[in-house]
Amino acid sequence: MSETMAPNAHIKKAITAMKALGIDEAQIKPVLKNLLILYDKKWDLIAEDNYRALADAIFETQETQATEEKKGKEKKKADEAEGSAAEVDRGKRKAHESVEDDEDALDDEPERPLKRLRRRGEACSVSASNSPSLGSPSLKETTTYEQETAPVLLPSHPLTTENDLDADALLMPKGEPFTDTPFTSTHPDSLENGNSSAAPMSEREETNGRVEERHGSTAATVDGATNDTVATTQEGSSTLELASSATGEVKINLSFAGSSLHAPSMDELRRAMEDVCLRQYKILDPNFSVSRFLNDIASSYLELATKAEKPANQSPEKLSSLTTNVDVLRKSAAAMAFTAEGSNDLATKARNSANQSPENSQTMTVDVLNKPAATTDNTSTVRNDHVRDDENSGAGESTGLIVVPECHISADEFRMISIVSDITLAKESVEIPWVNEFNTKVPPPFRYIAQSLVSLDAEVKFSLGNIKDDECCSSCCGDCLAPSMACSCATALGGFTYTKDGLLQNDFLEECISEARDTQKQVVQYCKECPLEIAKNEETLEPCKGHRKRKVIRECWSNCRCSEKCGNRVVQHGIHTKLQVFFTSDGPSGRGWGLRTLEKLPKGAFVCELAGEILTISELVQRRNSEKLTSPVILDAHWGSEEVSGASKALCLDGTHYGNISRFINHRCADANLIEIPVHAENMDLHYYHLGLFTTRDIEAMEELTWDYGVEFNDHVYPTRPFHCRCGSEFCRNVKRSKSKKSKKRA
Ligand SMILES: C[S@@+](CC[C@H](N)C(=O)[O-])C[C@H]1O[C@@H](n2cnc3c(N)ncnc32)[C@H](O)[C@@H]1O
Repeated sequence: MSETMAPNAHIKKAITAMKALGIDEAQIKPVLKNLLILYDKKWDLIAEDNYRALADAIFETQETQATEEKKGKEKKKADEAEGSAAEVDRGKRKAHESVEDDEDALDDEPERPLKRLRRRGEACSVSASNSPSLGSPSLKETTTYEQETAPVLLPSHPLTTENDLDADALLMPKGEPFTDTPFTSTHPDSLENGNSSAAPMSEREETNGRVEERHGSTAATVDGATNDTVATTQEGSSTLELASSATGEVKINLSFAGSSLHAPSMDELRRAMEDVCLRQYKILDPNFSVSRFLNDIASSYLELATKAEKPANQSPEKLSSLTTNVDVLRKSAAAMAFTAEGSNDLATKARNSANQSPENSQTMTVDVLNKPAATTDNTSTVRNDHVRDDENSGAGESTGLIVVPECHISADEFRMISIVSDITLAKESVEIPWVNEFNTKVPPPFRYIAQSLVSLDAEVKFSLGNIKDDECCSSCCGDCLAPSMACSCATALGGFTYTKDGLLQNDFLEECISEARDTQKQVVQYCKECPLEIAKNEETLEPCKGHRKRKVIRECWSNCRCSEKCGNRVVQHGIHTKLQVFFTSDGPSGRGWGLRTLEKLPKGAFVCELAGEILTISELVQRRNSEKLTSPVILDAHWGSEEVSGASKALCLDGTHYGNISRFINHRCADANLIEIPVHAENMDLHYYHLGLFTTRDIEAMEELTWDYGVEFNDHVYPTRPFHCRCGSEFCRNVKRSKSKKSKKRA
């Protein structure tokens, strides 16, 4: 630094030119300094067009400063965050050395936002251009330098201001080639729709307060965010930066510093992500989407950052107990099975265990958890490797999506991680306790999953690229249940599907109930080659027995532009009811474990979805032949229709090894108090859908919840195994058939 060094002739000329435009010298110097770096000290380019590049950069900086001044508090925090980003700056310092002399001449200026932005990852409010060297200094027209830093726009967030975005525009490093298709400025739609072309900025701005992007900058907002932090990880010379601000913005910058950069299409990216999930995490959530994944990163970051303050309030006993539990989990493959969605769950579960006093605990006496039948030797190896990795990395490491480990767990270990107060092990947003008032039996061992998942071994392969543009209601925003906002998802059934209170519309529910109970009202579709019959693997292919065409709910989903609080999103928000798993009875009416509600429920209320492992029908049949399964659910609502065909894609849900709370719901013939309704949320592939369980009537607190599995007790409908029904309903199909058989015998 040399405060006394006289500005060189170039600088003098530039300052004179700017002063002629009425710009104050103090404003010129810091911007010029950055411009020198950007233009690699090429004064001829800077001087072009009477220093137009410099003038425009100064105007943009002024705008940025005005915004920053308004922000006051946020600005202070942003300065703190800068410290973390210094890491990034260091790697780039070398490139700046050649311009140091000129910079020195300008260094007597107080630090300006422009400089700060550069230090935060080469951000600069000056646009580069597309000349072979640095190009015409024509500003605001080009965004191609964005390839160095590939920001990703998280969907569904409020608008950030123009100035915010300009302030975060990113700078192409010297020597990096330009491409015509910048890998940047990713629109939520383009993420979902496989559209990778970066439209001109003017085309990509939205006016409904949802989406915005400019100059390669990306800003996304997560509600309730209160942190202002920058996290940086570096791999080689590339970096990943996460930052969030007091106003709730979360920014993710992916910087690439390799020698060449090929801009992949969103389809390529999606497929690559799918491969990573299958290879690394061994299982793929059919609802996986790249934008949601990025959103989750941001949310988790905020959540962890907020949680960081809590340990101080925790008692020492609880903390030591937590350590013990985490250690046990670390040693066991079960850690992965029971921490399905990653380390957050582990921590929560361990915390819950810690809070449970041993005296109050009922414990499970289970020696070994069965491994899924579909496991092969080959994949066991992969799994074991993965387990070892996880053990080495410690319980604090996120494992991402659920994995399917080969799981042997001792009774002691199981006792440590099983708790009476919450059988979901904190996988749901509500705790679901279990109780046995009759004997010492404990619930069966299974891995709790909040959402249906595909295991590594499953034949099921979801194409993440099957989301079609035209099936998203692009017009929706805010709350789609508002009459003026009614979107095509919310009104797919003619009227709204849900009421403002989140209940199913009565007319729709009544139609579903009467179709389910009255065969006369059912529309049956027949497959040309029925997957169930094919799965039997018999010499002659039997004709399809028919599948009930069902009414479906279409919820707004990740491609929709409405808010997360939109009233047309119910099933996707999960369980909110106070439930309890209970042992039904030791007597003749006993049906093992069941589920009941601890609170009064109105008619049409969503209780839970039927979640389990997603299998093809042939996999289900293989399992059925080798082990006893709980009642699987066949996803045949669209079978036989023109759009849906192909035995290999015929799917079902099996909750035997992996399931949610629905695996405890018992069957009741005809007049069950729950009904299952197909729900399309986030995926319009007709082979797969969610099954939401809704109340068919008002239900009193402590009533057992039941649904009609649809079993035909004397038909032995493939591939479910019948059981002797003890539902107690006057319409019991099992009882009637037994009676009629008896009367036939008597006759
Ligand atoms: C999805 S599980 C329900 C939970 C099960 N009761 C348990 O203890 O784990 C289905 C199994 O529960 C039993 N079950 C369900 N409903 C029944 C009923 N109405 N009568 C007799 N057994 C029933 C059958 O063994 C059936 O295969």
